Amino acid sequence: MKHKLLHTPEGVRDIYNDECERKLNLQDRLRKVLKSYGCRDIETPTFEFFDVFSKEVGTVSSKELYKFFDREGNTLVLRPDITPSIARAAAKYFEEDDMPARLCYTGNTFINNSSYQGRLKETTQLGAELIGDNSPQADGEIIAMVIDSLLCAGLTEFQVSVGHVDFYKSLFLEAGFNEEQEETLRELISNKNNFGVEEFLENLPVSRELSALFAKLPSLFGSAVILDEAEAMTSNEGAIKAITRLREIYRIVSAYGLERYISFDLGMLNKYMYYTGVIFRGYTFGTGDAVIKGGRYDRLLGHFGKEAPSIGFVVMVDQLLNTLSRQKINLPSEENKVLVCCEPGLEMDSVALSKKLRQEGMSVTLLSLAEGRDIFSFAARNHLTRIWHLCKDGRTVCSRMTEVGTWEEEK
Ligand SMILES: N[C@@H](Cc1c[nH]c[nH+]1)C(=O)O
Repeated sequence: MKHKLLHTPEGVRDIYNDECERKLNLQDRLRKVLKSYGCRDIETPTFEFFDVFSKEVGTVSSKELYKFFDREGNTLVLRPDITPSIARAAAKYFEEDDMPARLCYTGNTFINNSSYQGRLKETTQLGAELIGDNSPQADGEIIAMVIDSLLCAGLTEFQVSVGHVDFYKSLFLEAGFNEEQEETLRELISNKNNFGVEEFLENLPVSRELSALFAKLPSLFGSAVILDEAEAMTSNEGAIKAITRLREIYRIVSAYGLERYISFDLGMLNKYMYYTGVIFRGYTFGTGDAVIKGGRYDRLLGHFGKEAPSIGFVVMVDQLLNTLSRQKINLPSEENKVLVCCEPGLEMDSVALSKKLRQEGMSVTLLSLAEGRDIFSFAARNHLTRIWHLCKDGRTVCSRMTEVGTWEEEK
């Protein structure tokens, strides 16, 4: 029984010591990037009324939500996605004059996914939303924020893949597919299954031009050249408009000097139905999953009573942290962590010394020396790089960890 008490349910986990510090350190850095773009902090509740995440909102499907009831019988939901909460809050609190509003947040999301892949059900997202701006400049700014975030996390090799929901939506509309056909085709395109797409279209009354484009869709990804390629294959107005927008975004990201980090993927789809324009994901090696997800959602706030075109993204913090470990990228900690230890009887002196060192900005761990305690290995395990040892004979011995992990006495 006791043993059972020590376990956590499947899909959630404890994070502690080094890993937890690395996570918080990463979050601090990322938040600084978002603040450097003028974002203001916002926190929304961990659970909300069911309606905030209902089917019409177009987020995670209802069967994947954690639902429960309050005393009054209202159905509540643990947030699976923070964007609808931000949209609700922005619709409630922000006046026209406050727009555009740039908001940033960190919080955990909860998705009751099937456990077979060992995926986490609780994950941390750190994100930004630019509310009330429908310009391509806003799209470009958000993508620049994404790239700066990944650079600041220490990644050097990554790609932000950019698509546009109106590209495929316009083509679907032209083809006149029903919901089921659309779903099948979405699946095939998502899986980049060219043959599947061709086979699926064979028996449908779709024009030759359109069929050719659908068949090409799973492979329409790469540099900006694929935008020209796609444009040459269609006369669909909506699709061409989407391409024009992507070109504008490319120009703006170029003005930030960051265009080498983006590529285009016209076959990119997203399960979240609230997206209305550009969508993107950030990928790096070490994981097949995206470390960044985002896009434009011009009608989501309307659902909460205020029309305000918006765009945003989240960093999947746990995912990114994993990738950084695999790529052996270590972010330097800004903390200056030291150990003050004293022999019995010198507790008051050690308190005075710790206080002084803390005032100098150090993070001080205070330790009373017990018999047989190896202070050097204690310090090393806790990443404490200097030691002040108050000895009974009145001396204070200071030691510093060398670059190779040995200790040398300081004079
Ligand atoms: N909330 C989205 C990401 C996003 C933020 N803003 C816009 N999109 C997600 O969880 O995938």
